[in-house]
This record gives sequence, structure tokens and C-alpha cells, in this order.
Amino acid sequence: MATIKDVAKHAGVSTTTVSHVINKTRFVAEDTKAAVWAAIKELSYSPSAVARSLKVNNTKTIGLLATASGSPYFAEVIQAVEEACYKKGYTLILCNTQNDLEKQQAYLAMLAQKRVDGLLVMCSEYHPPLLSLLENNHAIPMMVMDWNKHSGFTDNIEDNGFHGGYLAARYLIERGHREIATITGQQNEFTGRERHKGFLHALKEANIDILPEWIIEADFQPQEGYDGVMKLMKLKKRPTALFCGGDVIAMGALCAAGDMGFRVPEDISVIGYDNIRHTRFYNPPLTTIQQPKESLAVMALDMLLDRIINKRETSHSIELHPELVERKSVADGPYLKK
Ligand SMILES: Nc1nc2[nH]cnc2c(=O)[nH]1
Repeated sequence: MATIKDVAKHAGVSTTTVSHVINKTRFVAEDTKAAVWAAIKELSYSPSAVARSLKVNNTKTIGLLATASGSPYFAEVIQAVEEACYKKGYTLILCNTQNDLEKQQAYLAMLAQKRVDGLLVMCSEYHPPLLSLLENNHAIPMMVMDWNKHSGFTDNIEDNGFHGGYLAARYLIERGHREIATITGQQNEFTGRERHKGFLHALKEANIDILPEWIIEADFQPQEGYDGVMKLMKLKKRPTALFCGGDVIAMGALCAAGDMGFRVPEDISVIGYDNIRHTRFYNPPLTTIQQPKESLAVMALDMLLDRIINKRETSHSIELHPELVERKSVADGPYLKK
């Protein structure tokens, strides 16, 4: 592979001139520039990012310690992170860890060895061993994207999942429902837990009791939504509305309702959470709560770059604001005041 020295020799100039031509850091005469670019082309020279990194002490790379890019929600956030990195001239290194501590350890070590400039963390579950692991690597500028606790050494985002869950329940209540069930995301995940708490709070505030069998603690999988609706719709007392803690759960829920011969929203109303791209094409199009995934990605990266570039050491927290997206999966319930 050609080096900068080869290019300089080929073009009959110094390596410094080659560097100035490539980086546009100084005036260089047009014919010299042309000779350098011709040599670069002829030798298929590509500037070494490694050599550059050694010189400037940064790598223009960001690590993302993620959960699983196969889930539609994470896929959309990761795509937005990648796009934001690209726009700022950074390369993203994606590490899917599937909540496996060994993988988290191994990837963190690799990212540290690769000298990433900063780390985005979206691991879903923040148990003590993971937190110690992150703290042990606090020398790397860090932003946690799905946890609202102030850790002191990282920045973080408050996604207001509690408010989002509250909005979902309020909407169902305002549409005249009181028999409301829920199939939650996993309760050891911050997003799953906060959304569920907000949902319960709205019911309590409206003096609505929820039957214990109407609360199905699940995880963010369509199968869980499917199985959940199968159980709910076989109960003697069926709910008229259902809040699913994630759109992928709602996908399974709609499928089960159809398989059992129930119509959505006529027989049961369904509301989801996340507003993943495909929900517009669900049958019926899903009413859901918008998790601002692009803002999450852009804000997380901006804050991380602020830590990296401005050497900020104090922790900052930023907020996202969920919003209702009305489509066609919720009908008026029996208690609607006209
Ligand atoms: N694991 C997981 N966590 C989430 N948090 C918000 N949405 C999701 C999802 O679809 N899966």
C-alpha cells in the first residue's frame, strides 16, 4: 500500500506539501496540486487514519454499546445515530451486547483499545455489574441513552416514558374506556418500567381499578403480545382497551385478536408505544406514542461531542417529550361522555 512518502516522491514534492494539498491547510500552486492529485490517483493512495490519529490524538470514531439491532425500535435509533455520526464526520462502531455482561466487557475493552473518542450506551438494563464496568471506563466520554439516573460520570437522556405511559392511558380514558388492560415491556428495563408506571398512574388518578389478570408483564416481543391477547380475550371479563408497552408487542396483539375473530378497534382498542416506522401499515394503522428516536440520536451525539470537544466533565441530562400519534386502532369506549 502506497505511503505519503511514495506520493511525494512520485509528484516530486515534499511530504508536507502532499499533506497540505490533501488537508487544504495552505496555499499550494495549481500545477503542484495537480501533480500531487495525479500521484495520489496513480498510486491509489489513501491517507492513513491511524497515522492521523497518532498525530492528533483522536480517532473520529464513536462506539455504540447497544442491546440488539434486530429489534425495530433499536434499529431505528441506531440508524439515526449512524446518520448523525456520518454528518459530523465520525465513524460509528456498533456493538450489540444482548444484555450479556461478558459481551459488554469484551466490547468495552475493544472500544477502549481502538481509542474511540466517545461512547454511546443503550444497554436497556443497568444492573450493578454493568454500572461498575461503565464506571471503570469513565475515562472515555460517555452518554447513556436509555437511563434517566445521574451517574456523575456520564451524560444521560430523560425520555419521559412515565409521561408517555400516562398519555396512552389518558387517551383511552378520554375515549370512554375504563376496562383497560396492559401488556408491558420488561420491567427490569427502564423504558418498560417507566411507561408502565405512568400508565398505572393515569388509571389511579381517574379512580379506575385494573384487574390483576389484565396486567401482563411481558417483554418487547410480538410473541408476548400475541400470547397476552390470547389470554386476555379468553377471560370471563374482557377489557375493552389495551395498552402495549411497545409497538412490537402491539403487532403480536393485533395478530392474535384477528386470529381469534375479534375486530380492532370495534371489539378491543389497542394503543402502542414507540411509533416505529411500520406501525402506519399495521392492520389497522396503530395509534401509538411517539418516542422521538431521531431527536434521541441527534441529541445524544451532540451532547457526547460537547463532552469530547469541549472537554466538559460535569454531567448533563437532556429531555425527550413523547407525543400521541392518533391512527385507527382505538374506538370510542362504552363510557364516552357525549
Ligand atoms: N428491548 C426493547 N426495549 C425497548 N424500549 C423501547 N422500545 C423497546 C423495544 O422494542 N425493545
